[in-house]
Amino acid sequence: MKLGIVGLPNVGKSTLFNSLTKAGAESANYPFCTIDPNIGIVPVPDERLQVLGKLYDSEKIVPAAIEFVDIAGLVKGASKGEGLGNQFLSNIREVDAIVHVVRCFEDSNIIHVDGSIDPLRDIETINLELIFSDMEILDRRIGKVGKGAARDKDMAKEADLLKRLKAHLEEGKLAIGYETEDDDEEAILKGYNLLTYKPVIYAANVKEDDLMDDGVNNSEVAKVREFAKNEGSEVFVICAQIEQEIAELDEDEKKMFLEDLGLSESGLEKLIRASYKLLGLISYLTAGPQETRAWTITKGTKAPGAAGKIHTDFERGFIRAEVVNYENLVECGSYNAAKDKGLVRSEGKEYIVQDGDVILFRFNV
Ligand SMILES: Nc1ncnc2c1ncn2[C@@H]1O[C@H](COP(=O)(O)OP(=O)(O)OP(=O)(O)O)[C@@H](O)[C@H]1O
Ligand SMILES: [Mg+2]
Repeated sequence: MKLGIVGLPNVGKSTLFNSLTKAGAESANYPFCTIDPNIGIVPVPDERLQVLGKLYDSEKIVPAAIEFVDIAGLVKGASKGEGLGNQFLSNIREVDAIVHVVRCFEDSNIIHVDGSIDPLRDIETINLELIFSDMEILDRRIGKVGKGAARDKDMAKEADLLKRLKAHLEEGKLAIGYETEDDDEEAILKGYNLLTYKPVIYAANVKEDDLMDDGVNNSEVAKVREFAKNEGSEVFVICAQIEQEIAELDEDEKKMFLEDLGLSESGLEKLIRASYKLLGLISYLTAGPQETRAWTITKGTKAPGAAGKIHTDFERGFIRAEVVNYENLVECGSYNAAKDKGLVRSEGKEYIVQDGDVILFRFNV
């Protein structure tokens, strides 16, 4: 499961990526400095882990993690091979969701490929390239399915969907906003792996001054918020440059720095958590003297599947899961106290694991 950081050249993608991963990927003030996509593993901030770790006196705390990919800047005409065009588009095709960085900061020293600050124009430029690329896929499919449609009912059905979908994209709309008529159509649409079917978060990259009030006084940010609202996407205000500086600090320094800015947590942390959610991921927790750990599962995963994240034996020999909700456990102060109060449940194979479940698996191999 990974997210791609997408946007025009020189809008702050690598700076954001660096602060996410502290990987020190090259970031510099000239377009196209990122050529190979950089991949970074990023821990997901989760304050529950510290609390549980204390409760269990755990030696180690292991957070959940997601992958981010720093993708090179897209320009107008990318879908026709402009810039480093198609190569970048194929990098985007491999990710599960998109963080779309839009430049909302003025700085005459930092070149904007289109000459001025206009995030809505920039978003449209990127989205159109993604749409063009998707249309090529649809056209190819239309060619294939069209031939069989006269003989084959399924193909006829798909041809009909393709026609409607193409008209939707031609209006400049993203595939993710397309309302399919039934689950079959949804499944077919999913199978195309379209770029514009991937969920998106917008990261409005602002100057340091705009951080304190979350970009409220930045009119460009306001436009991005309005746009995203209509699209049903979320917006996070970040200052990539400051985030990169914060990422170099240790925990205490970081806290002080954020307090000075009047913030309780960095925009980056919010963005990471939202990205995790965007991928449809949740965490269940395990705790003990050795380690307290968050395990990543997709929403809707049943207990044996969740157990399999720890070890395949846990899944194969699954007997039951002893589950207590995180809040209940913390309120009671210990596992045994929670058990005495009847808050530890014994769940079977059909149990759908919830975010924040603290679990002990019983298995036999
Ligand atoms: N919020 C910000 N305020 C001021 N300067 C910024 C901000 N975010 C990024 N920058 C600066 O903008 C320049 C371009 O950043 P970066 O290299 O991250 O862009 P990019 O989107 O990765 O570009 P490319 O597509 O060429 O790889 C850098 O000099 C960076 O320091
Ligand atoms: Mg870059």
